[in-house]
Amino acid sequence: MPNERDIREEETKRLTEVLGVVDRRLLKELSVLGERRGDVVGIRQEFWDDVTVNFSDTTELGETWSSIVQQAELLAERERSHRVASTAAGRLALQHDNPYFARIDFAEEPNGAAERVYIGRSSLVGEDGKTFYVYDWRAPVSSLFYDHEPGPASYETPGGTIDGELTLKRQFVIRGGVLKHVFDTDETIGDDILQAVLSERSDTSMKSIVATIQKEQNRIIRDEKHKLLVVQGAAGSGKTSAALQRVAYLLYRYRDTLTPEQIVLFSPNPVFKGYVSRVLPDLGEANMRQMTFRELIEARLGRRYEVEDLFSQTEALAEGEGSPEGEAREVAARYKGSEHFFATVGAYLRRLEKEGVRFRPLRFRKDTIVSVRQIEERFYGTWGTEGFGDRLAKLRRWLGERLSEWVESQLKEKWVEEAAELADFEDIQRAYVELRREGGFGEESFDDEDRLTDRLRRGAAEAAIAPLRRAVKGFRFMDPLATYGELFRSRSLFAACAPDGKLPVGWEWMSRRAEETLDRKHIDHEDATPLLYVMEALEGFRKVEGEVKHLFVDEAQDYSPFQAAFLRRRFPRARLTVLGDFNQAIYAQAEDSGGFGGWTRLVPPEETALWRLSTSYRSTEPIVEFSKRILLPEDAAGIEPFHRDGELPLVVSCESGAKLADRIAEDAAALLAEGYATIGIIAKTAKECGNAGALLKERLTDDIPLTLVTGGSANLPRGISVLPSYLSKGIEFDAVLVWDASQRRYGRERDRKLLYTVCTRALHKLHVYAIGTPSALLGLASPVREEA
Ligand SMILES: Nc1ncnc2c1ncn2[C@@H]1O[C@H](COP(=O)(O)OP(=O)(O)OP(=O)(O)O)[C@@H](O)[C@H]1O
Repeated sequence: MPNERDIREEETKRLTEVLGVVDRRLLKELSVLGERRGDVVGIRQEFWDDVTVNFSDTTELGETWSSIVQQAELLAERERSHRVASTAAGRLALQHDNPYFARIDFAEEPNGAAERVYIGRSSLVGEDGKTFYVYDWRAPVSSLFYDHEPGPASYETPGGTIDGELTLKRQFVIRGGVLKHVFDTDETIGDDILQAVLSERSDTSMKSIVATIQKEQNRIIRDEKHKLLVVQGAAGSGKTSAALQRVAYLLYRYRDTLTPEQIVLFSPNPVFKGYVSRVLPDLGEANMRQMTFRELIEARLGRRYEVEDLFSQTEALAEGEGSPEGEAREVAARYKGSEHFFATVGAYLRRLEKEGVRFRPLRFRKDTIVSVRQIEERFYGTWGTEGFGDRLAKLRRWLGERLSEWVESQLKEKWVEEAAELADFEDIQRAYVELRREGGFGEESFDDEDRLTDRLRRGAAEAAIAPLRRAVKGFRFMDPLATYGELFRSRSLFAACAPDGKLPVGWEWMSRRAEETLDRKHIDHEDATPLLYVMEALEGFRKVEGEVKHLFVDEAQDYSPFQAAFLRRRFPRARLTVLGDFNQAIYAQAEDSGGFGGWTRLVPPEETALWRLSTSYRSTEPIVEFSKRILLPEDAAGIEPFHRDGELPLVVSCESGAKLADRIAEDAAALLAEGYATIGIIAKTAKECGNAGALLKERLTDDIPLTLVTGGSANLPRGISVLPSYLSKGIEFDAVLVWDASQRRYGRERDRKLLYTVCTRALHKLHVYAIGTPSALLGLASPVREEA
């Protein structure tokens, strides 16, 4: 057995050799980069010098055109190779800092020679194309490192399983090209190194976990068999981390056929989006597309309607609690997120093929150019048997023709005459040039003036109806909102569409509410997805979404079954990776989905994999134990802390709001001074945050960074952040201070999961403050240990 010194010596030598290779390569890439940059700048500067421009006749014009195209192609090619060289140089720079983090020795034959495999974020191959200095962590052989301890081991390759023996497993910590630690391990992934990684102070963005991926996470990252992957994982068990590593893995595995734009990650909120956006670039990959469900809604509905967001809905439901109106709204919100409602809307959409789309007339001032009756006669009468999409295309064309006819009919009208007289010089000049091109104003033409007038009038009439043309192009001759609202106007229609033929509980209230809201173009959050579904079905789902190959949904427990089914429809060809934690289901819309039912019913069971992650890595053991006790015992069972020591969470009862603010300000400042980089002060609602922020500002000195994080903020700053509970989803802080977890604020059963979510954001320290009596949900967890 070599001793520690020998190992260090051997590995230092090897590291020097590898860094030499990296440096030589880096130098080469940098010089290519310089050259390409020079080329690109040169071509851009001289673009027009090298193009022969001659517009005098058509042959010359053709030549001019092809010389421009040639120059542009040359520029594009150089820009492309500049990009390639720049990506390669970036990757090599990362490799120079930290070329690998592990080594395994693996013998395929019993007692045969073992091959040394060094594993890093990306591979490094010698000039000969055969010497593998470093294997990418995503290569099949690298799996051995994550899945096995020394002894008999095997790994999967596209060609089949390879068996053998793992004779050595070694881990390195290399920073700035210097070997800091090296040690051999006989565990799957040594607890020591994981301990060290987890004990580090957090940063404002998420880190890659590539060197310490756990076996059960590795399974999720590399799963290629299933169409749907559902991961139920405890808070802090690495769901998001595994998801991002999986994106990187897929980009590597399918590098010839999969691009980052074909992968979409649904994030819970903009803060989270910013928080995870560094992980892939740190791995040397381009980012996937990220969006929030809200953005999807806003993109289609936002311009036409005023749409309530999930957070406002959550606050409204919290405010309305206990009142009959509030309770009724809650029932409606849940129902409109259900599979029953999805099926009802689906049946309604099929019905719309035969009747019921609410059309809008084309009107100009007081004139009806095309009436609803005329549209209906065409759509459901003359073309009634054709496909919906074909009919729509026809209808669009037909409406365009009606507009043209109408323009024709108006040319002699007074208003057109007047409008034409107002034509400015440019309009007249344009009309004149057009006429000339058509042979007017020549020797043989005699009615030029009339034709010019005619053209100006036509121009004026067209300008007046331009909004109508745009409306036709944008399908605005249909009214999706009124079409959707019809479901709540007619009992018989609803019942006819419902899968069980019944009206849901609370339908009357929903009907009244629809009148109050939809008619004012105000869309409650619970109506937004159904309305979008109706709209997209009417206008056609966006084509590009069919090209998305992988859809990731994080915090999936917060999606209603309706939303899950809708996403499936919208991304029909995508494989799904769905990650969530039913213990953190904090929104009314999804409460009834009983875990992941909304998702698992989308794909046949044989194509679905359900994985569980039960070890919680984020928080210290005392914090995990404390948070677990907030949950009901049956929900807490199965959550395992990773053994990492820390202080017991603190529960502080304060006699007034002012005292609470005093105490939190004092503690937050002290924690900052101790070196905790990110401190989250989490209040229940945004309103409360505003108040908390103001109170804290008064109490903290100006040099202490304090940020109020709102729905729109995209970045999590260092220092102290004040944020509402629902925006803390998915992210973490070195220390979490819970703002007023009193019985008054978190007194109901349904606050349990919210409180759990908030407490599990803490990595190292957790303080819970309350004005008066702390929530009984906490009381279960711990008696009050301090008073202030
Ligand atoms: N294998 C690992 N190695 C190192 N750190 C890990 C590992 N797995 C998870 N972590 C760390 O644990 C923390 C929680 O991970 P992550 O945010 O991915 O969990 P999550 O399951 O998505 O949590 P939540 O549901 O609470 O949002 C992060 O700081 C992450 O870096």
